[in-house]
Amino acid sequence: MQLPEAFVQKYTKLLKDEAPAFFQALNGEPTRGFRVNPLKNKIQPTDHDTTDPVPYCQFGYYGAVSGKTIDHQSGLIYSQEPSAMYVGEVAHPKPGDRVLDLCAAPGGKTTHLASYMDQAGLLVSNEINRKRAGILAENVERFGLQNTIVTNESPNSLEKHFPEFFDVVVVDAPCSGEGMFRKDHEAVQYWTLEYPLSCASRQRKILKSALSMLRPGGRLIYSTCTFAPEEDEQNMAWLLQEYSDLKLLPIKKYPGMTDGRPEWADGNSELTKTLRIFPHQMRGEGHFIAQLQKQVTDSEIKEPKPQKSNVTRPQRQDWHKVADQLLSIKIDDSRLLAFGDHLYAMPAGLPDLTKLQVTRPGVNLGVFKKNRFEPALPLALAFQPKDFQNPVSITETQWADYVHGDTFTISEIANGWHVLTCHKLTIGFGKVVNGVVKNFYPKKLRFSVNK
Ligand SMILES: C[S@@+](CC[C@H](N)C(=O)[O-])C[C@H]1O[C@@H](n2cnc3c(N)ncnc32)[C@H](O)[C@@H]1O
Repeated sequence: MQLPEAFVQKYTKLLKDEAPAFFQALNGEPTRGFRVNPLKNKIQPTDHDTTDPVPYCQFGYYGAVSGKTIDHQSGLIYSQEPSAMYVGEVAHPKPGDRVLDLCAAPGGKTTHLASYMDQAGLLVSNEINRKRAGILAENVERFGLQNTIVTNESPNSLEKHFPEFFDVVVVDAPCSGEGMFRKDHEAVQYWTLEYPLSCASRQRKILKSALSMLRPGGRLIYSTCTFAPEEDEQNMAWLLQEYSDLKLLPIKKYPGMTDGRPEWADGNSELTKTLRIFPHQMRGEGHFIAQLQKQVTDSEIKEPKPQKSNVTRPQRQDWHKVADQLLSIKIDDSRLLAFGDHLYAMPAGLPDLTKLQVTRPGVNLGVFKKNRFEPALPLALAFQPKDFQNPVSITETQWADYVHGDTFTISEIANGWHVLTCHKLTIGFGKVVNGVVKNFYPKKLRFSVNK
């Protein structure tokens, strides 16, 4: 890879003796990794090797992900570059927290944050770009998240809806992406000496909005996948100067992780509490992480009004006709939300969504057709086999037929809707008609597997 001359000069000056090792690492192979989803009943992957754990992430492993596998299709694993895994680990929300992932697509941090929340509390996963918000929603659904909504707003407009609302806000900022150079050689083409400065100014705007949504006493996690001090230490120095109610919290540093560099900003020694991951010092592409806390105040915060269920009686009846024979758990009627022709289960405690651009207001339970209700894939993925009545376990060959969109035969199974499972993981719905499993796997997700 040919690094820009100005980049080489900049980092030679900043890194001094370390610079040759840094440039050499940038010319090496990227490190791959994945996380295992603890919300899938603590099942271990069968198609991926878990003998090489990432030491600083309880769900993380080194290794590449194969997309056309049961592990991946069922949402048991999520592909993520290992150094990015430390962001979620630092944020580490608790079940019951209100969490905002402000720049969330394609969903690496969101799925990781949700892994600690055990389906309890509220995770608002926001993405400004509409197309990317769609991809984010697909990943949230694959991961089976019950407590997560996906919104498609700019930080500036989102802040009007959630003043001082969140316990934890994650800003995984759009950045100059110098830590992506090894994985994506095209990223090098976009780089100019001025690029980090323009990214830094956009990041400051995002941070302002993020802070207005953070409750007093709450934590803000800021991260980038770039090495540029303008976007890293200098932005944190700016925050500390601008907001007297903010302080940096220390972050545990594992071997290879280093302190942020005050000398690359205004010299404030507090900046050593921030963290850097460089690819010449550990197995990972590189990251910057800072953790800040907003001072507690005794000002009273107004609670937003809750989102009310809006389903009609006929809709509720259609849903229950299917749900009562399909599910062994109960989804409370107060959580049902009709959104277009789809029915969703909202997370508990969801504030009013009026005037918000929402991509996914909860678990997509299914779609209303004329006088009937058809369950949707996200409902299958969001729950365990035990949460369904009469789950049908299928073979790997039948799974390959299913994800390809084919029907297959099955004996001694009652007619009607059934959740299908493979390797003890829910993988979708099928409608059994006289021993034939009709295929409802969404067309846009279908793929071929070599049997
Ligand atoms: C580094 S990526 C996020 C990666 C994601 N957190 C993950 O772990 O998968 C940054 C995201 O910020 C979004 N973005 C771009 N401009 C933005 C802006 N002005 N405000 C908020 N988000 C923005 C991008 O579309 C992109 O999806």
